[in-house]
Amino acid sequence: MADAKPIAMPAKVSAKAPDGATGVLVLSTGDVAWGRGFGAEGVAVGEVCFHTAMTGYQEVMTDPSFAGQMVTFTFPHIGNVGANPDDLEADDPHALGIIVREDVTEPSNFRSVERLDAWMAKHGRIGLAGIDTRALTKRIRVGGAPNGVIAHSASGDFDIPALLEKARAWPGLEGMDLAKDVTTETHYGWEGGVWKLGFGYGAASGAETKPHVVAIDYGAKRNIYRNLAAAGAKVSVLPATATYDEVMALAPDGIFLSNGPGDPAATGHYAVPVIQQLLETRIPLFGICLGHQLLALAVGGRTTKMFQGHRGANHPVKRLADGVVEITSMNHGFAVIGESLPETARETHVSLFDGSNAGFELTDRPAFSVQYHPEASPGPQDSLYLFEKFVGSLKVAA
Ligand SMILES: NC(=O)CC[C@H](N)C(=O)O
Repeated sequence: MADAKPIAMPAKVSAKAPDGATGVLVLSTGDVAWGRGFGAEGVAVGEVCFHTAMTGYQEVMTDPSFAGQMVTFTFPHIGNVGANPDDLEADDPHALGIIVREDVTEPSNFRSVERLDAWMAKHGRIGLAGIDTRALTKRIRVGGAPNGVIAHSASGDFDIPALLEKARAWPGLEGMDLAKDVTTETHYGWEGGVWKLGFGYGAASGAETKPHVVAIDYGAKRNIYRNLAAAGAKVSVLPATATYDEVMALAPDGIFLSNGPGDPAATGHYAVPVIQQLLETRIPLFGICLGHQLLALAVGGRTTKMFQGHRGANHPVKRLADGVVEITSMNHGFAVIGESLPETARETHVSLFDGSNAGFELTDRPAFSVQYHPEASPGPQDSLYLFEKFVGSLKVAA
């Protein structure tokens, strides 16, 4: 159905399903957008956000930071390069579902092994096509990221008042600790390096003596571990609730705080005291996204829920030390309040979209972090140097 028209939004709650509608988005505001469902049938409730990347939908969907959210892609053609077993940032998708403009078509790509909708059905994820994603994105930009429900029913039966009730009853991401839902259950050692065309995923760096990085997994993307390994580190991964003693028992040369979903303040209840103790050891520490926000909280800073968030693969960030602009991959709905950072934290990066904090380093401890995703996947690779900077700063304990 390449010429299928989008179904205009918003309709109001009383609207009946138009002919051919097999999917619907119901916002907690009472707005309803009808479309065509694909992937798994069912209902999902969460925050509706938008993502502006033109590529990398599988990596976006499997990024555990998207737990509790459904993603509206502003790029209209999603699914046309199919699905493959390599572009995964976790075993399963974590985004609750996706909202797209065009129907999923037959894949055309040498890496594809199945259709996107088939892959989503297998993993229980709902898709909604035929939505005027421009109108929805404008709405989010004007009104903020709303809570909502997406539903897919092949028979076209929807109980709209019940779906609206569900959207309204959902408490919202603020105050939600989701890291504990998506973290690893057990401690494990990471194997493997980065992906190269014609070679697939390579081995980790061949260096014989490797600094040992202990990563706390709040919902990590795999490409972070691949890049730490490629930069020469041996990587061990611990659950989000790891204690100070559990981290130190592994004799880390460096400590990594991962990205992850939910509200940093909620996860901070158990993560911050551990990070504060770890900072006392003066072992070098690096944080990304949720890890960045948790480091800020650990030094007395504050975070806030953003109005619409930053999600895309072309977000410009200024590196304050030399004025260089890095084009970055971003995915966050909370932000560190730059002014809340203590004097011992020097802001290193700012977003050129809205001036929000995008990185800082401590002046009294060997610790730094960034709000954006230097590991890309998807997105530009301008910021890969941060992995080398971190791993290069580590000394292997004698
Ligand atoms: N990618 C991330 O780590 C996201 C961090 C946090 N959950 C936020 O939305 O801001």
